Amino acid sequence: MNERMDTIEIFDGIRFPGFMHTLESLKAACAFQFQDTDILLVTFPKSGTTWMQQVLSLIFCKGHLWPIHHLPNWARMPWIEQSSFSSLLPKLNSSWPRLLTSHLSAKVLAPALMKSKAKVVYMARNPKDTLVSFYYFHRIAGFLPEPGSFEDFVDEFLEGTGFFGSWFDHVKGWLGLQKDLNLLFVTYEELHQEPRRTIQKLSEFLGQSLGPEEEDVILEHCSFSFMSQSSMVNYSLLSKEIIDHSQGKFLRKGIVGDWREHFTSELDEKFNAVYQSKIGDSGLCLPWTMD
Ligand SMILES: Nc1ncnc2c1ncn2[C@@H]1O[C@H](COP(=O)(O)OS(=O)(=O)O)[C@@H](OP(=O)(O)O)[C@H]1O
Repeated sequence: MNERMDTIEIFDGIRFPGFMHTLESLKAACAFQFQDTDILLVTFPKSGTTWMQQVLSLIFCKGHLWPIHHLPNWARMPWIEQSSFSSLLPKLNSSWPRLLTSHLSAKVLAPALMKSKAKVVYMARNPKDTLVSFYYFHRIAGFLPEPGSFEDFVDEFLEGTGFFGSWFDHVKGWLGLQKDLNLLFVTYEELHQEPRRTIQKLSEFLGQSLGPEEEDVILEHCSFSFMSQSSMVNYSLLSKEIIDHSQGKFLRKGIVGDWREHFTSELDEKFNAVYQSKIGDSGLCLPWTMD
């Protein structure tokens, strides 16, 4: 077992797994000096981060794999809050803008971000599917303490007491800054349902023009089936080795609506009541139907 596997860092009242974060790395992220040319992908965990990391890096490669095929997603677009960040930052491709990733909340990251004109891609996913994906991830990542029942996990998610804090606060915080930041909001569902249109929207936001053939190659190289076979999309947090995706662990199902296989009607009602109380009156227009 990694010696930090059972440690937890608490930062701004939020729990972070200690094997990837230290208090120093979390504080350093909040003081990070963004450049105007930086591109920051922000997500709540399990919202399609790895998928979007693949799409964004492919846009800059015009769909080609050779500039990135040797680099796992975490080295191509490192998480600014992780302890490995300071060693990865100098290795980023110097002919591109810096492509960065974060799971941090708007509250802690926005002050640093607002000092620059960096572009932010904020990706979110139906919270019920996010929750289900997160539940399984807790098992493969070896987060400790191990999650109890699925019902307990739902309670923790609704209370926002789990790792990375509250999904509701995360989405509300970042989308509340749409006017203050150069931010594009993208959902997992739209990338799933209209991948070409979503890639066009992203490339336009990033100022990268793509031809139809380049779009075709990007579509192929970011598909679930392609990424499932790629050893460079992620690596095991436990063993620090490249994950064998053919075993279907990290890229688990990659579908919209898997929550229906997991939520009882009672759990669903409980979830919808909290969703309504936290999001319903927020004025945010989110694209999911909760039933
Ligand atoms: N290409 C592609 N197409 C569709 N879905 C995809 C793709 N790549 C990753 N995924 C799914 O995204 C889920 C993992 O989310 P994250 O990458 O955000 O996880 S993490 O926060 O970086 O740990 C996880 O969702 P679930 O399958 O529902 O668990 C992955 O399967």
